[in-house]
Amino acid sequence: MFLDGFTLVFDLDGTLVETAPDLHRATNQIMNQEGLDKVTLENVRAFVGQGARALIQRGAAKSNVKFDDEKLDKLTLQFIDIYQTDIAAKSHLFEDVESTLDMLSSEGAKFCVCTNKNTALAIKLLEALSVAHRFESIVGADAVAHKKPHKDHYLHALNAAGGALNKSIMIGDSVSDVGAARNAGVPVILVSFGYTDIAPEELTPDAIINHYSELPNSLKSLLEKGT
Ligand SMILES: O=C(O)COP(=O)(O)O
Ligand SMILES: [Mg+2]
Repeated sequence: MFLDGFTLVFDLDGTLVETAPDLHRATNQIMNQEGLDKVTLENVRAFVGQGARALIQRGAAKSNVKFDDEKLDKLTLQFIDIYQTDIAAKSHLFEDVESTLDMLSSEGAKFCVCTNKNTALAIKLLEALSVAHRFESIVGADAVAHKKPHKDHYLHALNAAGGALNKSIMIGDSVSDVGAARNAGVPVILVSFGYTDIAPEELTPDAIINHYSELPNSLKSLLEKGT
């Protein structure tokens, strides 16, 4: 069991779940309400990863609008309300996530989720996709004082899962995930199919996977290298 005692800390949006279509719909409902230009699905894929507040502000920036804090607070609450009512209309796990988790779990790994999404939304989404029970902890940005890329967010999710820092690895898709892993001093694997405005190679992770079927071997090589 090559992953005995290991905890794999997963990012959520763009890493485990393709959430962009539902986030896109909710974002454009807000843009429409505010009389701003619609954002494209590709825009959303570049804007996700720093939470709903950042998504809205980045969407508005496309129309050269910058909301003040109070307005942004209000719009974020509205966004969450819109998004959560139909959270998994189009969202789905990336191909082979479940079979890969089965395989890794048979090698001794435990899993948790460290996401810049709101915790309640993250749980609701994973429940809708029938996989919430697979994760020892699901920790969103609202549950910590400092979200990813701060190490506290990573450590909080890991501790809540009963994991050990020197036996943990981050798996994510964006600059926030690489930052959290580097700040916590742990290795990081990026998926090539996630949400980021910076190419995964430029983020210099320890490894990149193009499909979940590559994850077991990627982890094996990482551990053999002793990264
Ligand atoms: O930006 C978000 O809402 C969350 O993104 P994450 O799951 O990739 O951290
Ligand atoms: Mg992500």
